[in-house]
Order: sequence, then structure tokens, then C-alpha cells
Amino acid sequence: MKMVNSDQIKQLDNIAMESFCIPGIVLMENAGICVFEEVLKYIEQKENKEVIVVCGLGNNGGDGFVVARHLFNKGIPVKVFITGNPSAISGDAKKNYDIIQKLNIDIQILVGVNNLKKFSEVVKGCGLIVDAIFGTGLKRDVDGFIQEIISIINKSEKGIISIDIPSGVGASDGKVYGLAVKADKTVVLALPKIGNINYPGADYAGELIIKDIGIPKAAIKNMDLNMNLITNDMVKGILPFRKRDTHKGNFGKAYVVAGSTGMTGAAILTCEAALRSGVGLLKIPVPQSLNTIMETRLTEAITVPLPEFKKGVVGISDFEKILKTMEESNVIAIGPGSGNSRELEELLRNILEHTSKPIVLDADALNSLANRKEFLKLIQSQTVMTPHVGEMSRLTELDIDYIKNNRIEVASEFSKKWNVVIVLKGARTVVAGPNGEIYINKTGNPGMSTPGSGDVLTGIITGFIAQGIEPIKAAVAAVYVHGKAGDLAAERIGEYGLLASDIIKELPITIKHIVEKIKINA
Ligand SMILES: NC(=O)C1=CN([C@@H]2O[C@H](COP(=O)(O)OP(=O)(O)OC[C@H]3O[C@@H](n4cnc5c(N)ncnc54)[C@H](OP(=O)(O)O)[C@@H]3O)[C@@H](O)[C@H]2O)[C@@H](O)CC1
Ligand SMILES: [K+]
Repeated sequence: MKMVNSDQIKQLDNIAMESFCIPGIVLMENAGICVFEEVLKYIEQKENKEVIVVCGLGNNGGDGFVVARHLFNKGIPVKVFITGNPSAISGDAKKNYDIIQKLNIDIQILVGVNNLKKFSEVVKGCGLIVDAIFGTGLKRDVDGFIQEIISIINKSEKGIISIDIPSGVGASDGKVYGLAVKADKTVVLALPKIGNINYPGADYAGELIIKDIGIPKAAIKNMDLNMNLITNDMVKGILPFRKRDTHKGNFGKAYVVAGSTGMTGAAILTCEAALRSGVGLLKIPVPQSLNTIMETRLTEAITVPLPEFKKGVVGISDFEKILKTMEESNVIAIGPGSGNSRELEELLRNILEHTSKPIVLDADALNSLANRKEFLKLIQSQTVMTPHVGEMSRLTELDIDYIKNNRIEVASEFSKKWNVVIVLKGARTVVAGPNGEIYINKTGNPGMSTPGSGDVLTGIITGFIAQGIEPIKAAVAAVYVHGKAGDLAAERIGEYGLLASDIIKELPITIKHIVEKIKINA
């Protein structure tokens, strides 16, 4: 599903109005009705059905006036509060304001401290608050008076439904501009805004309900939007159909360079995740001294024992052999638990120099690249890099806080500069491709911040690429599946004790559910 920033939704709105002749007031009506329907669902189950609609002076407030009108027409008690002088209301919002005035709906203007006290009292008596103060037009910090209004709303302990985006959250970045409404539900109009998905704003949205307000699909197509929210349907479309008449040779071969003394677990998790993602054959080169443990743990993989220069580390001691097995594979993964060593750096250089196969670079492979930035030039397209913020900081030499605040931009710029797919991990993992395409993932939970979780992701990406999926699509599908499996694991056993191996256990059922389009509750 496409995602937009505040300028893009405005542009889309204009295309719908100018190129498709859909009057703005029709879109506002549709928007208001979508929210009205959610309000009805909410108050149906409640004894106290009184609704307060708090409206700003822009079009988000205009949507609020439409909601109030429909509630009034349905005989539901409704009061409208306006957060400033109504003489500033214009356009479609003004038309809807005029209508509710004519209908004699209870409208109160919120200016001055006394009014705030009254507002506070009315809030105590209501059943639900509709937040229509600011939508995508918020561009600066919320002023003090409106912060007080938001504070009363947040402290009310009433149900709160925000229109489009919780007021106070920036639509283009998800930042909180001073103070924001903490909603139970947000009815998102037309397309998700970045601020609905990115943190910290995402924490304010509650349940997201995305509603079609009648903007034509052709208008959305015309816009050439580069930002996408990863959805179940998108991933279903990416995962390959499995023919009945088949054998393991049809599902690809993966070669995983991972693990070293003390970190065999990372290799095991990566390989198991790749196998559980459907790869047909998996080979792992292992230092001779670790072969027994790998063979014991990895029943379904083939180990390739190698002589070791440095004990417990795979190096280039037998590159001929590595090259041969590597070239028989469809994809190579390098890095999980490989350890930081000169041996790994040299092996990485040789692999990058000698193959044009898709490569997934994670963990110590990323650290090797950060140590030897000259190797970045050797990277070919078809490469996926999966840094977390710390690894991204080492690769780019950018400050960690800067990266945290500019995740999309940093991932996208790096991707374009080095012609690689970047999977910048974290809450709302960003997948960025060299053509400027961006995918944001909403699945996953804090329980997945656990050792080995990243190794599992690398395994899934590797498993999908092995099955013939284009690297960027494999990364998109993998981050979604990884998060969904983690959500399922959290639902079963909670977030506290969730281990990376629990994510792997849920992979087969998660993939089955996505492919068969069964709704997973997590
Ligand atoms: N796009 C679509 O398809 C459709 C969009 N629709 C709806 O329109 C919404 C966007 O409407 P919008 O552009 O009028 O902006 P909105 O969020 O109401 O805010 C602007 C107002 O707030 C004010 N203001 C801003 N910051 C402020 C601050 N910090 N402190 C105080 N004031 C501040 C600003 O004042 P100004 O900056 O002009 O002084 C102006 O008065 C969108 O979210 C959706 O709900 C639907 O109706 C139909 C289809
Ligand atoms: K709002």
C-alpha cells in the first residue's frame, strides 16, 4: 500500500479535484462518513453515547463538522468545540461549519481559560471524543493553548478517535510537535501517512483504520509514489507459488557463511530460519573444529568443514573449495556470528570479487565493511545489507541519534550511493532500494529485541532469495514474515521470554497464513 507525506496527500487531493473533477466537499463528506461509521461502532457498545467533536480551523476540523452532522441526524447527543476563532474557517470546512450552525448543533468556541474549565467539565460527562484539531496541515509546534486542550483530552480517560492522524503528530515524519492526542483509534483517510506508521507518532495512533474516501486509484498511480507500507497482500504476491510436481532442487540453494567459536548459535539460527523459509538445499562452510556441533544441531543442512588458520573462524584458507560451493548456490549470506577478524575481511573481499550471485551481508560482514570501507566499491547490485542503527552508524559514520531521527533518508541515500538494498532494522524496519523505493514494515514487537533475532531475519531473506525472489522483494517479504512470526510467538508466550528460536518455530505457520490469506490475530 502506498504511503504519503503531507505534501503528497495535498497533491493527491488536488489531482482528485482537478483531473478527476471530484469536488473537495465530496471527499470531505466521504471522510466524515468514514469516521462517523467508526464512531457509531464505538458508541454502540457504550452506555454513555454523548460525543464531543473537537475541531480545528482547517479541513481536519471540516471533517469533524461532517461527523457531528451525521451524529446529530442520527439523534446521537453531540457537542462541537472549536479551538479558535471560527472566522478563520474557510473553503469546504466553512460550508460544513455553516451547515451545523443552521442545524443548531451545540457549538462552543474554545478561547480563554474559563472556556477551558468548561471544556474540561463537558469532557467529564461524555462517552467519546473525536479529535479533529489538526490533520496533515500541522507544520509547527502546537501552541500552548491548544496543548492545554490536548492535555485535557488525554487525561479524560474517555474513548478517543482521531481523524487522519492524532493532532500534534507530524504527518511527514511522525514527530510529536509539542504535545499530541493519544488516540484509541485513528481513522486514516485515503492512504497512510508516514506519521501514522513512524515512531514516536505511531504510538499515539492506537488502532489504525485505513479508509477509502473516493480518491481514484488512477490518481494514486499518477503520483508515482515511492513509499510503501508492507501489507499481507503485497507479501502474498511476492512469495512463490509451490507447484505440486516438484523436488527440493526447485527451491534453490543457499550458502551461509556464519558462526565462529562462541557464536555457533548465530549460524544455527540463520540456517534454521532459511530452511524454515523454504530453501531447498543449504550448505554451511564451518571451521573443522566446529563441524561436530554444527552437524549435531543442523540436521537438515550440509556442513562443509574447512581447515582453519585461526581456530574457530572461517577464513580464506580453502577459497577454491568455498568458491566452488558458492557458485553452485543461488545466494550467499555472510556475517552472523562470524566474528571480527582479518580472516573474515579477506574472505569477504574474495567473495565480493569473485561472485555476481545475490549476497546478504549482516552483522560481522557489515563490521568488516565498516573497517574496510574500500570494499564497499566491490559490492554489486543484488546485494542486501541488513544493518541495525549501530551498524549503520559505523558504515556511514553518522551519529546514531541522527540515524534514528532520519531512518528513511539515511537508508535510502546509502542504498542509492552503493546500489544495494538496505534493510535498516528496528521498530518499523525500513527497506530501501537503489531506485529510491522505500518499504516500511509494521509487523513485530519489542519482544523481538532479543539475541539472534537479526540472524533469523538474515536467514529468511536468504531463504527467499534462494527460491528465486528478487533481492529487494525478498527483503520486503522477509521483514514482514519475521515480524508476523514474532507477533504470533508473542501472542502465544508473551514478549518477555521470547527467544529468536521461538520466531523460527512460528515461520511455517506464518507463511502458510500469509499464502492462504488467513487472518492472524497477532
Ligand atoms: N487530503 C485529502 O484527501 C483530504 C483531506 N481532508 C482533511 O484535511 C486535512 C488537512 O487539512 P488542512 O490542510 O486544512 O490542514 P489541517 O490539518 O486541518 O490544519 C490546518 C489548520 O491548522 C492550523 N495550524 C497548523 N499548525 C498549527 C499549530 N501548530 N498551532 C495552531 N494552529 C495550527 C492552520 O493554521 P495556519 O497555519 O493556516 O495559520 C490551519 O488552520 C486532512 O488531515 C484531512 O483530515 C479531508 O477533508 C478530505 C480529503
Ligand atoms: K486529528
